[in-house]
Amino acid sequence: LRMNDPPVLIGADVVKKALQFEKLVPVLEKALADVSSGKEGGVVQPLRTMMSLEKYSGFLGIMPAYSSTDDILATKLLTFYQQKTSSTIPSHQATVLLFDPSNGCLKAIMDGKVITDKRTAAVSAIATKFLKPTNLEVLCILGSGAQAYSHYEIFTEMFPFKEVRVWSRNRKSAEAFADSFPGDIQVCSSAKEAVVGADVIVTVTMATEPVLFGEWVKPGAHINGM
Ligand SMILES: NC(=O)C1=CN([C@@H]2O[C@H](COP(=O)(O)OP(=O)(O)OC[C@H]3O[C@@H](n4cnc5c(N)ncnc54)[C@H](O)[C@@H]3O)[C@@H](O)[C@H]2O)C=CC1
Ligand SMILES: O=C([O-])C1=[NH+]CCC1
Repeated sequence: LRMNDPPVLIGADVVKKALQFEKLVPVLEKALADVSSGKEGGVVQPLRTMMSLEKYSGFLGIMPAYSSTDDILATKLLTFYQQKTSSTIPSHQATVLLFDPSNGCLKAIMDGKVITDKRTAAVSAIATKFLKPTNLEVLCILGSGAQAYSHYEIFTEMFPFKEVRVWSRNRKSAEAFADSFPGDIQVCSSAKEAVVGADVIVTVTMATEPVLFGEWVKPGAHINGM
């Protein structure tokens, strides 16, 4: 791209093809290590701004970051709504803007929904890998929305679970989730039934009240709380 070229638009299908988990995990591991290494890691990432749209129970999030080692300047813009606004519009939508850090020119406008789904799940999987739960036999997913799908995909790709359980407040949605994958997924009637005995628990709901209680959790289990 030349300096004055308009930014390229990169849609969800292209992002999806580029973001295979086996490529994403090592890149994210490095990015997380860079963030954690302070000045040496070369990452500038101010706390995200989360703006509330009270009238609609919605939020606009602005998440800028710069990596001097990768020389990448970008920001994610995210909107999400507590109540789903329609059956076809996802509760969370996002766009990533990529800039030329040397002159501020906007280079690309990318779909950020796929990035959000895959990045979030990949970070949970990386945390699980490094925090080493005692066992990795039973995976429990609470919720059956977008993050449930991406977490299932990467967790079953990276770890040798023998059993996967899902619970959702909407049973039909949990059943549709279970039916959408070739592997066996047990649809549970309560969160407790899904959690008791699980080695890895993933909470991916929009609940504002607790859905997971400590007394259900097996000692040594690992919880990824979204
Ligand atoms: N920390 C991070 O970087 C990210 C966090 N998230 C969070 O992960 C969670 C899941 O996100 P998505 O799967 O994209 O949302 P989604 O809208 O696709 O799915 C939400 C799920 O939560 C369930 N749910 C909604 N209200 C509930 C309630 N009151 N009690 C129990 N279940 C309820 C729905 O039935 C559905 O299964 C959200 O809280 C979201 O904000 C999402 C993306 C990134
Ligand atoms: O970082 C993110 O994408 C989100 N944080 C809260 C909701 C989505």
